[in-house]
Amino acid sequence: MTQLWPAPVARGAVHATVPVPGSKSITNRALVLAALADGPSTLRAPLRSRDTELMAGALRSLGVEIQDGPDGSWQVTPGELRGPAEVDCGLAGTVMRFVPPVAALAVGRVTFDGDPQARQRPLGTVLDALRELGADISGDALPFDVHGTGKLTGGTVTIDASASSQFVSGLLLSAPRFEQGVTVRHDGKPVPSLPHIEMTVAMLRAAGIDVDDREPNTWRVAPGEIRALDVEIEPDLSNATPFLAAAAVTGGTVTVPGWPAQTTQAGDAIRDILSLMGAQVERSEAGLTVTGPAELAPVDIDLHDVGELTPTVAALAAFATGRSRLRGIAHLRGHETDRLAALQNELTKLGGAVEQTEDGLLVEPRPLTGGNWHSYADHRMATAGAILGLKVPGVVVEDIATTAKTIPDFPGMWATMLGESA
Ligand SMILES: O=C(O)C1=C[C@@H](OP(=O)(O)O)[C@@H](O)[C@H](O)C1
Ligand SMILES: C=C(OP(=O)(O)O)C(=O)O
Repeated sequence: MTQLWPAPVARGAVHATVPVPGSKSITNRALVLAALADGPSTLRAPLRSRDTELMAGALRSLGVEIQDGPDGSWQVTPGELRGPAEVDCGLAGTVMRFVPPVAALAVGRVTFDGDPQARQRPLGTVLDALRELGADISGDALPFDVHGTGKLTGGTVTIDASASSQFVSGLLLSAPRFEQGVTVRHDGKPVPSLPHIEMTVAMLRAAGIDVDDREPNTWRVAPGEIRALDVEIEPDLSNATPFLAAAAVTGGTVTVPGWPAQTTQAGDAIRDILSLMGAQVERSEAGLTVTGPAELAPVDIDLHDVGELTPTVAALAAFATGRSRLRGIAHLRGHETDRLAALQNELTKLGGAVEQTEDGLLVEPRPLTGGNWHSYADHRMATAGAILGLKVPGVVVEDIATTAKTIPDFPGMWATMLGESA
């Protein structure tokens, strides 16, 4: 039975310090690079959640050793990549798009599948690109098989990455091990989530790989040895946003410790978004501190680069003093669920007025009432419901457990923030 979670109503302004677990995007990139590196790596403070455990499981099944260190770190020792293996992608975009290129470097058959909703997510572009680069793959979506020979020629490939930046990141991450490296060219509508590609490029360079990204929409990765990693994973800034939103909507103050001064995480954009909405936002040695305003200002904002923040921003917008416009996010229709439809449906059910545009949402604040908030197996839909429930009595989030995709104990963290027991 789906778990029903009555979202707690804030008893007043929320005041809390909320440590947030490691970044999903950095952890899963670090795991892939470590699996392909020239020696054993240490990943400190990695995210341990469904998406990263699935990534670790996928790499283990291909012959990589991943062990728990005494301090919660992951010790990754590369091995000879080989099938037969079965990879469960769950609903993780990073697993379904980053692991097939690794599997193409293995010897033997590797079968991929995932959750029912994962079968709907865009993927064919990555598989076609790998075929062009020399891989033997049967299928165009989950489930599919990669028949590896232990090596891949690589070379130049042109793809349309307008559905997901992960198509590019996946090809780049394994490319140092392709015989010719790779040159990926994008041809199509603008690539979303570009900061995530910048994160990929930065992590490859930090591992000693030569990456040329001077030309827009073209990335070239030279073949080379990936240096073993010893990295401390930053907190997940996108996962921090529901907690910061709690301060914003209740006029309270929330601090997230360890907010990096410089980062490639797209979630850092929440600082500007909350400032635009009238919150006070300050980064210091203590972390990032957000203090909510008396009233939230509406926004007209392009979220193309930071689409994963949309559910949080839509929840904030539902409490603003006027109509907000969220633009540049047509690609969210291919995320964990169709996030534009999901947000429209669920906010409308609570009495909100939300319209879908071709590339986004118009959110008109209305007095909201309680009701069931469906999560669509989407962790960020579930956390958006929690934000709304802070101010709207009677919001019941269905399947709160789906937050475990990227946050191991969201209900516990939320209760602690509110000074309650879970
Ligand atoms: O590479 C990554 O780690 C991610 C890239 C983005 O995907 P899209 O480009 O598909 O939006 C982002 O939304 C996702 O949460 C994580
Ligand atoms: C789009 C997201 O995830 P994924 O990595 O599965 O694409 C997300 O976390 O918002």
